[in-house]
Amino acid sequence: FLDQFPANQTLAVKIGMELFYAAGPTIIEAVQKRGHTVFLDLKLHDIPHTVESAMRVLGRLGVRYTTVHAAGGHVMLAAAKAGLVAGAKEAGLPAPKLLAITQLTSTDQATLNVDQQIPGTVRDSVVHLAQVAQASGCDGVICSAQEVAAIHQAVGPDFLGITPGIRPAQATADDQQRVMTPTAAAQAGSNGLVIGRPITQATDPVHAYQQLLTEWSNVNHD
Ligand SMILES: O=C(O)c1cc(=O)[nH]c(=O)n1[C@@H]1O[C@H](COP(=O)(O)O)[C@@H](O)[C@H]1O
Repeated sequence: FLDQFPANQTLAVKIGMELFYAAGPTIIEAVQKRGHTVFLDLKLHDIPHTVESAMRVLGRLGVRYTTVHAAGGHVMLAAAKAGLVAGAKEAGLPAPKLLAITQLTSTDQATLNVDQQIPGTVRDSVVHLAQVAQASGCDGVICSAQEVAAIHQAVGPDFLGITPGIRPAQATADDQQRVMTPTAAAQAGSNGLVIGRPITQATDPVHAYQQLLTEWSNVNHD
């Protein structure tokens, strides 16, 4: 599937839990050998010591980005960063960027207030978690494009806001709740889009990828 797409050092191929659990760490090297940059999305969330040890392993893999749940809190996030930096140093590599998931883009207001028993709006929770992530040494957050402008306002423009939940205008939202079109997400100030099914389940995935890339490129990112 991947061989249909041009290798690109700016855009990353995201390896998530499904592929990593099925294929193991060797898949990372295989993708890198084809010339792609890797975004390793394993969404770590555990006690600080476990997360630090696991991140140390991930830090040695030469990936560009990796993920952790911001809800783990300050001590866990700082431990994640320390582990990642230590692992990268051992391997003589640059440390991967650590992105903290705020509220998943599949989370809606009811999930937050009823299931998680967190009062307030999703947006306030997301902005708060972005502040925690920044204070803990993360390089950015994963959030919906609906919140990225508020995040940049709260924590400054250099903190990355990477946004999944991207759906072209006519597409179905699937299990995503907080969605935006690629153009609207770019205009809102997203630093990068995470796009899965609109490409992987398209009739012509390469055409879908190129259309999305054109939408992204047509927006001024200054
Ligand atoms: O960490 C992520 O990448 C992530 C965070 C989040 O809040 N929402 C979210 O959808 N994702 C990931 O982004 C991808 C979105 O896929 P599609 O909904 O198919 O475009 C999936 O691989 C999710 O695991």
